Amino acid sequence: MSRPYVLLSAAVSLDGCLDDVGPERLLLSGPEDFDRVDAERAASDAILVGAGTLRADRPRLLVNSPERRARRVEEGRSAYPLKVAVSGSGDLDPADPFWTTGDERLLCTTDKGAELARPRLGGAADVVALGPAVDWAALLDDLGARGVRRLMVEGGARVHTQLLQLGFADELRLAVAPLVVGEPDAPRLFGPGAYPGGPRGRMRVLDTERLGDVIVTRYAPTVPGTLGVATAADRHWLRIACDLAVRCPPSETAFSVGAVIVAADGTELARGHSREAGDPVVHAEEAALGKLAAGDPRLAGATVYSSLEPCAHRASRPKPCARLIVDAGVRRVVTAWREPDTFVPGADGIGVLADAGVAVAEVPELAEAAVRPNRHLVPAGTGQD
Ligand SMILES: Nc1nc(O)c(N)c(N[C@@H]2O[C@H](COP(=O)(O)O)[C@@H](O)[C@H]2O)n1
Repeated sequence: MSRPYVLLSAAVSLDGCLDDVGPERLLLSGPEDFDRVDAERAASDAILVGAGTLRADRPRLLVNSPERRARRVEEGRSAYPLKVAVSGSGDLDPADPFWTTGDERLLCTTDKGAELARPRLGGAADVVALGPAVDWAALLDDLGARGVRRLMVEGGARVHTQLLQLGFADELRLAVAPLVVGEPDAPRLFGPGAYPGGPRGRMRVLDTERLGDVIVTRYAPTVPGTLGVATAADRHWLRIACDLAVRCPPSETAFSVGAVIVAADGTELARGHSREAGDPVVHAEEAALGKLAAGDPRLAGATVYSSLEPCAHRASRPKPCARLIVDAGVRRVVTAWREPDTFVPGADGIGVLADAGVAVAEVPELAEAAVRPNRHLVPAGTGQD
């Protein structure tokens, strides 16, 4: 079961404000950008909003275009995406239009919040109790289990801040309006705290477009996670490694593997794939590491992404990839697929890495992509849930 792709969507002023302090909501977008937001809602399986935004703005979070709704229905989906509210207290007004419009609604809250909200909301929403506090990992798992593949998050600041800080955001779509709010108490998009990579961690710009007088930019977080927990940025890099595996010259006697090495600030340092550049035995991780100078100081903070677990035993070279990684000073590896017994029974590259103190994060939801170029080498069904 995989978590949804998480898209944070927001509009801000030039000074990063989501609104001003006045009683009326400050309209930052123009008609073209509101239409883009409508299209993004229609393309999503669920739209999520925090309780603070529900109380302040009373949004309906609907797909406004009848054509887009009709298209969703033609595709076998509900006319409106699932609406998800997140609240710690469960203190919500059932008369808010959020609870009385659209198709299905869900409240994700704490155990205490659920006690309060269930009788209040009645049949207006399914209520999910996430424990003593709002546990975002559990929330995303729950949505994944409900079949939500694409989640659009429409605020507010607290929700955006938490999802970005925790490394759960796959993408940020930001509309910047040409105005300056200038009020010290106006709500800002991101609050203080620790973000992946700290102040020097840069995101990647995916694209940018002008809609009326608003500039919309799509960003992807690329700073690797930490320790053995995989973040959205980790999945981004691992997907690239899985795509690289498809480029390997085919083989009946070796796996096709892709690898990418990424520095702590999200900069790609090197990539490689099995049997690249005419070397019939080179491994993906070995090829990528070979492109960097031994002792490169960036390796100590880097993460190696490998579609297959780094090998633990080799016949073709003196050192297996797990050892090359340890010797290079790398402290973190992210991989999609544990090595099957095809060539080396019981190979345990993850164990070699762990014994050397290297943190390993596994992303089984990408195992199928890692297996794809190796289908002919493994039993049917390998890598499929
Ligand atoms: N991690 C990894 N990357 C590659 O590019 C690979 N081809 C493999 N294969 C595994 O490595 C071991 C044998 O290597 P040699 O054939 O001796 O080069 C064995 O465990 C293979 O499954 N692994």
